[in-house]
Amino acid sequence: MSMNKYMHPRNIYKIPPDFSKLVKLYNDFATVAKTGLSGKVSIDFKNPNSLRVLTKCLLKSDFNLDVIIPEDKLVPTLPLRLNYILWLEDLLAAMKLTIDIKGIDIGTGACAIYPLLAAKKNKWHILGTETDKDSIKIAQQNIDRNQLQDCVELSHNSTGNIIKQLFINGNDRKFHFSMCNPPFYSNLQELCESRSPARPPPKNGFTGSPQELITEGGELEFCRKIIKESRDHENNVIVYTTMVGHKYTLAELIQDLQADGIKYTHTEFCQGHVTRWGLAWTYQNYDIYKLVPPREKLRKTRTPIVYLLPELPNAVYTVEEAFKKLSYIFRELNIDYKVMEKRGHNISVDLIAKTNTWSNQRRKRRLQKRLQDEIKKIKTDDVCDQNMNAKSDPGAVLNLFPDSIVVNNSSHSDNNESNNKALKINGNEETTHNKEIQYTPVVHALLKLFKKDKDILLQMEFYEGIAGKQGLHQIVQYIKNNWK
Ligand SMILES: C[S@@+](CC[C@H](N)C(=O)[O-])C[C@H]1O[C@@H](n2cnc3c(N)ncnc32)[C@H](O)[C@@H]1O
Repeated sequence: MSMNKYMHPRNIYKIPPDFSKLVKLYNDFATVAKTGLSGKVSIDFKNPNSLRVLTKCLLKSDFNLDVIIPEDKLVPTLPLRLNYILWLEDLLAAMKLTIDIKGIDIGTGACAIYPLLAAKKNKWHILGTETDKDSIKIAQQNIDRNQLQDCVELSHNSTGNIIKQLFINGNDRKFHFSMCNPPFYSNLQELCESRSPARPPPKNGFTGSPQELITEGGELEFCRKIIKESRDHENNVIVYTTMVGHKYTLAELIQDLQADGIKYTHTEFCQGHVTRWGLAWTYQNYDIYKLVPPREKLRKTRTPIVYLLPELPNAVYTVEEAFKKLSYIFRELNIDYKVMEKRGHNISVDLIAKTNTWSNQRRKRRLQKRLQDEIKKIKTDDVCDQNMNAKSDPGAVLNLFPDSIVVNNSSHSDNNESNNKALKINGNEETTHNKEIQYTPVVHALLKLFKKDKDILLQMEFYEGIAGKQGLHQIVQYIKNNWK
């Protein structure tokens, strides 16, 4: 489902760019664009070159920025970058910081996208830091060719720190904000497996080099390091911010800030089919949570369900054994799970249920038996071809017995409300994108398993999904019923 309707209200890309106009304006764009029979102009979003050309042309047409984006580097998606800048505008305005704004962009990249946009759009002064020498060279060229040297300064970071180096040797520079789009992944394997199999394949082609996207410990440790270093520089930056790519990271960082009593707020950056999150914190006297509150949607979902797992017969009472049992249950329920973090006896797991496989189990077993009996009967009666086809085609069996379920490795179906809703939601919005039906999560949640004194606790936090928090309660109930 496209998230464009949730984009920042001032984001110009809420209205999709006019590709036919770009074709007329830019030869480069014309070479990557295709015109369909209806006259609609489109590009192949899976092709990195098309994405690069699109970004360059939009930067030119919408911001009068002339930018080099090297082939081996990340192509910044403009709606997302703009969402971040607009949220910063909101934060600064709410804090009544409007004049001569100075900011830091941590990891500015070859394109120097944030400094360019911030300088051109708002005349902010930005210090961009970068560890990659090639990127910083090109970033400087981008600043120069747009005559933004007065607004943007670049600093090569060859230390193991993230911001500390900016304030050494008595350097007491002051900034209104810092921002960061951190490298997301902790290693190449994680990068390759970054998308849960439960999610649709990415709509856009993949761009970026491992240096840009990988950092030890992934984005969580990178952001934790920014927070840690920010403590030593409470007064150098009024509001620290970062973007994060995983909701799990946001939840963890919020817990860290809460534990340390640091004031914070957060937001969602919605665009296309991708959601990212923004986190801001301050040591100054601003109640930023009240000034720019988090999005309602996210706040509503934060109270977790907690269940004390009883001891299992014939198993030692450990977090590891409990997780083994839970994994078994999730496989049984066809729920996709991915371990996000393992620390000592704490395990955090991302869960995605694509279909409701846990409701009305007894009814399902009855129906399955009926279905098997019917199939047996069809076999013995040796009836017409149509029913024979039905045997080999689960879809056809479903049509014959609409109230029944077909159990095989990949397909579960029942007539519960959630699944009907999934079909309706997608059917209403994008009837031509039927493929998305199978991907709409019924429940997406974060599971935490940890030891408290002698007990093992299961904590489930609802993220999203058409079954709502009720769906998560049902999963917990299923776990309770099957914890034996
Ligand atoms: C995901 S890219 C973001 C690039 C750009 N800001 C954007 O949004 O398109 C992360 C960048 O951070 C840089 N980086 C990684 N560690 C860094 C550090 N400690 N200090 C400064 N930059 C760093 C990487 O080289 C990379 O260019």
